Amino acid sequence: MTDRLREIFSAEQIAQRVRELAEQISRDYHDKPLVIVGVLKGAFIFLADLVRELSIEPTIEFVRLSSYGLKKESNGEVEMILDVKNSLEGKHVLVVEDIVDTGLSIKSLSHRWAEVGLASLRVCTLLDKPARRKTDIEADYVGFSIDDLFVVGFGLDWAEKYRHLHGIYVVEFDADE
Ligand SMILES: O=P(O)(O)OC[C@H]1O[C@H](OP(=O)(O)OP(=O)(O)O)[C@H](O)[C@@H]1O
Ligand code: HPA
Ligand SMILES: [Mg+2]
Repeated sequence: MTDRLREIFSAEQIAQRVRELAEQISRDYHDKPLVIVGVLKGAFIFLADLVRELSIEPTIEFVRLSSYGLKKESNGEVEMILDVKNSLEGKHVLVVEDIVDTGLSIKSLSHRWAEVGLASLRVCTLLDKPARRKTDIEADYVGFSIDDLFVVGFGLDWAEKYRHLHGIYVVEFDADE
């Protein structure tokens, strides 16, 4: 079966928004060292574009979380598959996500890091889906706010497909999926 994809943000629209976010972040962190922590896998394209637009020099780490697997719904349990190697104690951390949906992934990171003692923690996400939130998490930098729709492309997958697409698309599923 071929999935139907409907574009909601083009590569050009995303690039413009990424430049604006990078400007804002560069301004906010011009006087403090920044550690960017990308959340794999979804954030890999957004992070790569974002860091190349910054006018500051961040260090970059990654964690890998997973809760959606092959499904369209979070299973409610966020698994950490890869942790940062270097301690984040005393660091100004900006988490970079492709999407904040229920907020459970970000919540699990903030819980985990509460004991580490960061200097500060902020969240930058390309997409925000506030209608589905199950936690009190708010992102500090948001590319686009979207309705309650399952989206793919620009790093985001459905069952590991479509991460490579240049734009962002709504997947129009058949009723039985
Ligand atoms: O706010 P939440 O409901 O927690 O959803 C957001 C998270 O879910 C997705 O990751 P996923 O578990 O699909 O892993 P992936 O990035 O490897 O695709 C997405 O990339 C975010 O990290
Ligand atoms: O809409 C989405 N698309 C892909 N992955 C996701 N993870 C949470 N929400 C989404
Ligand atoms: Mg996924």
